[in-house]
Amino acid sequence: MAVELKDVCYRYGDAEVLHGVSFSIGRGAKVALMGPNGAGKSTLISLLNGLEEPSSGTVSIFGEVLTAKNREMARLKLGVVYQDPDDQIFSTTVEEDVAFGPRGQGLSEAEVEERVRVALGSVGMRELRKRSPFELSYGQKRRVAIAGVLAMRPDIIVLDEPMAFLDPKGRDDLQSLLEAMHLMGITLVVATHDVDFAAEWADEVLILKEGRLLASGGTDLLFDDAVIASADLHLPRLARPFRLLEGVDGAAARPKTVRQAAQMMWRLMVRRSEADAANSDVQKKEAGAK
Ligand SMILES: Nc1ncnc2c1ncn2[C@@H]1O[C@H](COP(=O)(O)OP(=O)(O)OP(=O)(O)O)[C@@H](O)[C@H]1O
Repeated sequence: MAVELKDVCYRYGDAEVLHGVSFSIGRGAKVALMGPNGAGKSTLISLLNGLEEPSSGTVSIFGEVLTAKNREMARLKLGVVYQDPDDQIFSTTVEEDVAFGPRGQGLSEAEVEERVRVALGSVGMRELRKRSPFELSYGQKRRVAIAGVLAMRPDIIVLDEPMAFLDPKGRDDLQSLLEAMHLMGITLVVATHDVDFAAEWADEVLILKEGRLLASGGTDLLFDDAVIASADLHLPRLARPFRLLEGVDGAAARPKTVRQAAQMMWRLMVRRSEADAANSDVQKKEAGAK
C-alpha cells in the first residue's frame, strides 16, 4: 500500500476534527478526496506528509508508520501541492524555486539542473524559468508549485484543490498533467469539490464528512443519490439528463459512471437517428403513393 491510515483522530486544541479515519490507497492509484467545507480534507493532508501528527491512530507510507523520526523520509516519498501557491513559492526566479527541493536533498548541481529542466517542461513553464514567480498569474504560479514538487521525484503526490481558480483551459491542462503523472507511476490524491472532474478522472473516491469517512469506493459513489445527499455533493453533469428522464416511458436507467453515461447517450442518439431515418422513409413512401 502507498498510504494507510488506521483509526486516525486529530485535535486542534480541545476540538477533535478527525474521528477514527481508516483507509488505504494502493500504489499508482488516482484518488479523489472529497467532502464538504470543514470535512477535514486539509487536516488529513497535513497528517499525510508528517506536518502534523495524529492525536491517536497511525499513518503509514509504503508500510512505514510515520513518527517524528522518519518524517523527512515521508516528505521525500510524498509531496504536497498546497491550495494556495503563494504558500509554497518564495524564491526570486521560477527555476530557483523549483531547484529548492532537490538542492535540499543534497543532489549535485548537474542533477538539480536536470530535475528543474524536466519538471518545468512537464508543466509547460520552461520558457518562464528566469521570471520572478511573483509576477506570474495564479494558474502559472500553481504550475511552478507543482513543478517544485515534481522535481523532488516523490512516489506520491497530494494536491489540495488544484482546480480552484483555474480557467477552463487551465483545468484541462492540469487534468492532462495529472494523467501524465499517473503514467509516470506516481500515486495521486486530489482533494477536490469538483464532482465532474472526480467522476471523470479518479478511479477511487474517499468521501469525508465532519471528520469521518462517510464512504469510499469507485466513482459510482458519485452517482448514488444517498451518498450525494449525505455528502452535500451533486450529481455529475453527464448524469443529470438521465435523472430528468427518470420515470419517462422507455428512458434508459441512470448511469453509474461517466463512461457509462457517455455510452448511454451515444445509444440514445443512434436510436433517435434510426427513428428519424425510418420516419423519413415512411414520409417518402406516402408522398410517392399520392
Ligand atoms: N488551525 C485550526 N485551528 C482550529 N480548528 C481548525 C484549524 N484548521 C481547521 N480547523 C477546523 O478543522 C475542521 C476541518 O478543517 P479542514 O480545513 O481540514 O477542512 P476541509 O475539508 O479542508 O475544508 P475546505 O473544503 O473548506 O477546505 C474544521 O471544522 C475547521 O474549522
